[in-house]
Amino acid sequence: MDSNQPILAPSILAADYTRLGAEIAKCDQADIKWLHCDIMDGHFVPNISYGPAVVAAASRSTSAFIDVHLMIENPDDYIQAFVDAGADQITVHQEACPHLHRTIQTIHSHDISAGVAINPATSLHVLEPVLNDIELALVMSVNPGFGGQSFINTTYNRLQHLRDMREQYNANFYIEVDGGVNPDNIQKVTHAGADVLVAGSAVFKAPNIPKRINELRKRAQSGREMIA
Ligand SMILES: O=C(CO)[C@@H](O)[C@H](O)COP(=O)(O)O
Repeated sequence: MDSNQPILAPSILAADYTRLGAEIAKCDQADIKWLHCDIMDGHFVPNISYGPAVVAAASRSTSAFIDVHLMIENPDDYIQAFVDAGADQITVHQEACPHLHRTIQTIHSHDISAGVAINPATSLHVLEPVLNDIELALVMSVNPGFGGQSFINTTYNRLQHLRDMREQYNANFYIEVDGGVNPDNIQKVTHAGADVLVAGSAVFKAPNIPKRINELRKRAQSGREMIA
């Protein structure tokens, strides 16, 4: 973790796929640092999104850090494919990984960052054994599978709790939040402790994408500054 500024990570799940390069170029106009790619398999989550070919196309069209979120069963089988597609970080779900340390080691063996995501109903304590092994913990603020859902309000307390756990364990990972982040709640989300904000609909459904990104970032920063 090397930044005290919140990072906005637009999720291309909500982009217009007929013009993906142009949509990403609009994000680049606002100088995005991360781009979030949501992979859904129709098994771990009840929806199918896209695969490595789309991640490779996204990666070719931007110099942003490619943040890949695998909402899939058996993620170990697909790590190499997403590394080849240009992933700079791969996040797997704790709920999908019976051998979580091994999966994290496999991701690290490719010299990229490793993240672990948890669903809204999963206890934060499942992360304790790996808190010192990861670069990112992703707290889902919706049940994964679909964009455009409403933010679950219990997430605020979970973010605060995870921030405390990070301190307690003297760990050094980003806290990312994903699902239903918008201009109305983003300040509260960063105030609660999130470092990385994934936003799909709030970015790509906006009439002016660069302007919306700048607005979200500004509000995120003001929430961060409110932390004592
Ligand atoms: O990954 C998921 C859900 O599984 C989504 O949460 C998107 O990553 C963000 O979409 P919005 O909620 O911002 O539309």
